[in-house]
Amino acid sequence: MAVPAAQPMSRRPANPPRHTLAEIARVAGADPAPGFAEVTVTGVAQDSRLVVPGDLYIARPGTVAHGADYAAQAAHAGAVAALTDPSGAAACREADLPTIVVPDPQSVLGPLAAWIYGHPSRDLLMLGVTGTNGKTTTTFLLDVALRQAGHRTGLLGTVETRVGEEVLPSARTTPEAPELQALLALMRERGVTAVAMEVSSHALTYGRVAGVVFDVAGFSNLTQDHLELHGDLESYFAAKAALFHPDRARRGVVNLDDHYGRRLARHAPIEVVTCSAAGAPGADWRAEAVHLTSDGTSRFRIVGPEGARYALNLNLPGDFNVANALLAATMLVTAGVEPAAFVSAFAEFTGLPGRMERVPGPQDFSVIVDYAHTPDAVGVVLRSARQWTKGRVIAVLGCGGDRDQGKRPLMGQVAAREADMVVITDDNPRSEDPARVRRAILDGACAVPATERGDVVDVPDRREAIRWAIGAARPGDTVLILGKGHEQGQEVAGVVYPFDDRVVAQEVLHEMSETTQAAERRVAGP
Ligand SMILES: CC(=O)N[C@H]1[C@@H](OP(=O)(O)OP(=O)(O)OC[C@H]2O[C@@H](n3ccc(=O)[nH]c3=O)[C@H](O)[C@@H]2O)O[C@H](CO)[C@@H](O)[C@@H]1O[C@H](C)C(=O)N[C@@H](C)C(=O)N[C@H](CCC(=O)O)C(=O)O
Ligand SMILES: Nc1ncnc2c1ncn2[C@@H]1O[C@H](COP(=O)(O)OP(=O)(O)OP(=O)(O)O)[C@@H](O)[C@H]1O
Ligand SMILES: N[C@H](CCC[C@H](N)C(=O)O)C(=O)O
Repeated sequence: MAVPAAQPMSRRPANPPRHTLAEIARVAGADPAPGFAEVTVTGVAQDSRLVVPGDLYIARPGTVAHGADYAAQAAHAGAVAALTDPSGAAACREADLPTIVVPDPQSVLGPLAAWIYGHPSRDLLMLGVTGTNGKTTTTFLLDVALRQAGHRTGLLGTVETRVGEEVLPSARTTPEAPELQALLALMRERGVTAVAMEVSSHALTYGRVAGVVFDVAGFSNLTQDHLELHGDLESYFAAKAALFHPDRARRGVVNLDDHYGRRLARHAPIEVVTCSAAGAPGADWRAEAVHLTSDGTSRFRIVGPEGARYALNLNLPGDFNVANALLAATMLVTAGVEPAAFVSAFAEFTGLPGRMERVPGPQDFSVIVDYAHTPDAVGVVLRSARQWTKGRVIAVLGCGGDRDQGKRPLMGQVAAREADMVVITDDNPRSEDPARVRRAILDGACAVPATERGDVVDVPDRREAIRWAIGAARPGDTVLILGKGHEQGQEVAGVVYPFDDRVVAQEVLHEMSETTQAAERRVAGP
């Protein structure tokens, strides 16, 4: 069944603090109006669809609408007051909401949400990871190690949200400030002691993590993505670098193998610990003696200050995952976690949904689903597959609509160079014409001289593309289905149709084995 595009959900602590609107006005830097002392606020929302009774509704201007346009819906849902800018004040008052007016609601949103919920992050060990690629993998590794070290954990990121044992769906990589602070308050209420979370550049740009000071912030890498929001790489870098500021983090851990990482390590105004999976001699923590196996695991040693050295085993393929594990380990050591915890937790970790996930089956070639959706990630996973593949590397990929247009030809280019066969198909077209998105990828692929590239084919329908790639595979080949990883839907024009690359690949493999068996039965006769 098709459903509208996912909306974030609102989870609240069972016993939220209570505040008068007069107190809130003072915290927001506004004068309390008569009557504000009689209004009691127990929560906060910046989206009318997430309001619960007792909330303060933050009506802020956005790129599509002004939140004040939804003030009546917020009041109907039980909002007891509003906070807005001068242009939203009339609409909020018309909705009968006592209204606080500030010049820029967005800038008070994070700190105010943190204050309303009693600064939950101050009672939690907060580890935040930013970077273009590797955030989800690194946070999952942090999570297993923190649990091994005896913490009750919370996890916030692209794949899922966890509050102790409860698993909730994630609509975003990083939730908006009101949802984030409510989740952190819920975690604290349920005895969580440590949180591993992804911090997207959107979160930093929109102030979603204002109100949190991370104990340790980690930086994985920065390559092209999200220029639809940031404009250019320099601004994208500036957005990420903002996490490494005393207002946002106490200490940073930075990957020195990345060009922007080296800049960040030089200029960040907080204490920085460095790491290098390539073994850069100047790094505080280094990976050495890296041994990648053909069955998708790795063994290596990490070496740190004062003779510290630990042997690590990882059930994740590729040198890029060595870099993720090193970043996680360095963050954990910097946070004071016993190394024994990550040594055993990493060895037992068996992988995460939609990241280099093998599709099981009796076939004599490999089928792998991965979330590579940037030029760098596509190159990294295809090169890594090349190392263990005896036959050909076949890639299926598309690009999301309403996202960075500049990365499309680059993804086509790198896929054409690194794979023997590229099947270009639809990802999440969202509001865009899917043919236009594929055209851009195809143009990039075809710009590679014919002698330097694999075969390139355009198969618009994603199921057909997967069928095409699996149908073309021969013994010893690897088919990599890229870009959608753990996603369970395909978003087309505001509607999400059920679609899971792993399920589709399994169905295709099943169909094919049925067809082969039927053909064998025919040959064998009755
Ligand atoms: C580019 C971006 O991030 N935009 C976010 C931003 O939109 P906006 O400022 O334009 O807001 P708007 O849609 O004009 O709405 C204005 C106000 O009206 C409110 N509203 C709107 C409709 C309604 O019915 N009721 C209501 O109250 C909105 O909540 C908002 O407060 O604020 C909105 C409200 O919270 C978000 O929904 C919206 O995220 C959009 C949906 C989005 O897709 N964001 C993605 C790109 C994103 O954040 N991705 C990163 C991942 C990046 C990575 O891979 O690293 C993430 O962290 O998930
Ligand atoms: N350290 C890395 N360097 C380059 N590519 C990586 C790295 N780690 C993972 N990847 C690739 O990027 C993809 C996404 O990885 P992951 O989900 O860990 O990153 P992410 O930063 O959370 O991405 P997003 O925020 O968009 O979900 C993986 O499926 C893999 O293809
Ligand atoms: N967090 C990324 C995920 C992209 C995944 C890809 N399937 C797409 O839709 O572009 C984004 O929102 O840009």
